[in-house]
Amino acid sequence: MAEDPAMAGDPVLRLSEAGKGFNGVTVLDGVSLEVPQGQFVALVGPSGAGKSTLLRLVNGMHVPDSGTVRTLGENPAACSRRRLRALRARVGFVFQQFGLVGRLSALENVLMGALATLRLPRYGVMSYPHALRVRAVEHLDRVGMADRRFQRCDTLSGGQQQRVAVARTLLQSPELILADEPVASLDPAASMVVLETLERISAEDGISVVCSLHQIEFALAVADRVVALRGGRLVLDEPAAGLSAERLRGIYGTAGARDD
Ligand SMILES: Nc1ncnc2c1ncn2[C@@H]1O[C@H](COP(=O)(O)OP(=O)(O)OP(=O)(O)O)[C@@H](O)[C@H]1O
Repeated sequence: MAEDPAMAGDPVLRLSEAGKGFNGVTVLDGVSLEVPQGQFVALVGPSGAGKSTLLRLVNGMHVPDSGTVRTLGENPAACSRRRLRALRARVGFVFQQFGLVGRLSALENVLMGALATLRLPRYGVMSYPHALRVRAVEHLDRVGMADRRFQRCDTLSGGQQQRVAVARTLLQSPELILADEPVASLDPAASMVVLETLERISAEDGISVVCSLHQIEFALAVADRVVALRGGRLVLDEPAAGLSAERLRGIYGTAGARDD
């Protein structure tokens, strides 16, 4: 049975000296991080700093070489496949490229977020239970997309597609949302709409969000806390309030994945 992080008094997420390398090259180097329930964490740092790798350790897509990762009270690296599936159902993942099926409507894409909990494959909106359809429309409403629910996703703008992807994630009732550069392909206005949507959901529902971002200004505008990686090491971990853009820019310095 899954441990309840609230009952155990655990943070939603805890990395202790987590390390990961590929082909003999260290990508994450002894990273320790705790995220409490309901916090919006922006993960920043130069390209190659290890942000995606950290997010993948959290949902068990990668296994750490050293240290430990605990996600919602579970150790993903030690989970059986069944238990890992159950853990991933509690963790929403929002990708840069949305991951929607373009020829299907916004509503059907959101409904697909519940496929893991349904026994049989589904074809068409009406094949999903009524209560689920109602919830899917409610989530589309929360992200401002209810009026577009019957529109094919490949005819929506990038920002609209990402909001549909957030609604799909919400249908999972996630306790933690991991977002890997969710606005990398969007213009500034659309980016802010997506990030403010995530921020509002985090605040209203008490869902922790860990969101990798390249835009420092966005990180400061929406996050409770900013965590910066450089060369696989955690080099800054502070509340967003009071943190200056100049200081954060200093993390980027001369571009490069590692200091050494
Ligand atoms: N599966 C893998 N096999 C080999 N190398 C990998 C693998 N995944 C990541 N890496 C390497 O690890 C380093 C960190 O990659 P990662 O994607 O975590 O960085 P990032 O901070 O998310 O970068 P970006 O901001 O460009 O997305 C990079 O040098 C990358 O090439």
